[in-house]
Amino acid sequence: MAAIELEGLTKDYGEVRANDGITFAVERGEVFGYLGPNGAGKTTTIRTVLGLLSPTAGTVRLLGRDVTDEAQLLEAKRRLGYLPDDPAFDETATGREILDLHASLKGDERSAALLELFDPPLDREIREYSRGNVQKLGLVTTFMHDPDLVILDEPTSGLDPLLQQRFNEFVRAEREAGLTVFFSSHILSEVRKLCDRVGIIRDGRLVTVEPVESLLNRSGKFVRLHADEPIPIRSLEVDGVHGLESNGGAGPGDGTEYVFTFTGDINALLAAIREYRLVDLSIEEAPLEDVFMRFYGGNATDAPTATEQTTAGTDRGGSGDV
Ligand SMILES: Nc1ncnc2c1ncn2[C@@H]1O[C@H](COP(=O)(O)OP(=O)(O)OP(=O)(O)O)[C@@H](O)[C@H]1O
Repeated sequence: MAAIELEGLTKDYGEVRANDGITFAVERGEVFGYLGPNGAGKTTTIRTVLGLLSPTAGTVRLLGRDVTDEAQLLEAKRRLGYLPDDPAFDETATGREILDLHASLKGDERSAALLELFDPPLDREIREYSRGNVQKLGLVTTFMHDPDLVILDEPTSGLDPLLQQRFNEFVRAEREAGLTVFFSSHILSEVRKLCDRVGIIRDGRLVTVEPVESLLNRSGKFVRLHADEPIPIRSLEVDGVHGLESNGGAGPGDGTEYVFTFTGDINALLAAIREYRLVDLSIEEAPLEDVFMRFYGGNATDAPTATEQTTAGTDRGGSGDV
């Protein structure tokens, strides 16, 4: 039995179709990243999975239970931890009171250990909390009853880089211990570090579900080479060269530095440039942003050839966000 199963999930808000026939399953023991830009429909899926919204069409099962059945939903929620995108705690309560309330409702197997990692100021009232402290308290309440499955909506928003790293290490350790994690994000680097598989949503539709590794393999390598004299473009027209750009010369094609994405056989590439004297060569894993550009920035199956791209600008983003 999968931890979460969606079958043809459709959700309309009046005229707006926020989720359109979404089908996928989150398997037990995996970390599944749900990726998409703002407004793609991630929160809508999560709120439907939690039974907070009812589907317009389709079915949703959470830990094997039908979320539209009140009793079954309650059963599933006992073994679930949920961190909303904007946790709303009672503003007049202190952090400690929130934890006590949560312990009485769902149990408390591990808040002491969690508070060593994420340490919100427990004696302060929530209205005095910063965004980061709210997020830390949210993480403690999500995990303190030792759930089997956690659903996290943009979990690292508001956390500083040190805490983000601590969160990543924590999630990896939890996964090793058998926890299932479903989390949404628009931050590619986060997903890459944590996930086994990703689902990508765009305009309410699922674009792909696949292992992070296969996304990376398909995205190929990022190659940067520097020769001590211009390399004729035809020498670089090797199968698998995409987005070729040359820099450093007076005009297109007469520079001595070349960058491109490469999805072909690296030996064929090396053979093609063997006769030229190189000053430098680097071959790195392509940024996940490149893969996303295929989903969001154009036709994924219609990659331009090397010559078409020789003078074109790059669409490689550097921010790490979708
Ligand atoms: N209550 C609502 N009423 C009407 N439209 C809504 C409502 N909630 C969301 N929407 C619309 O549904 C679409 C999907 O929104 P959703 O919040 O699920 O996206 P998201 O991927 O979670 O975005 P974000 O990353 O910004 O949280 C958007 O077009 C949004 O404007």
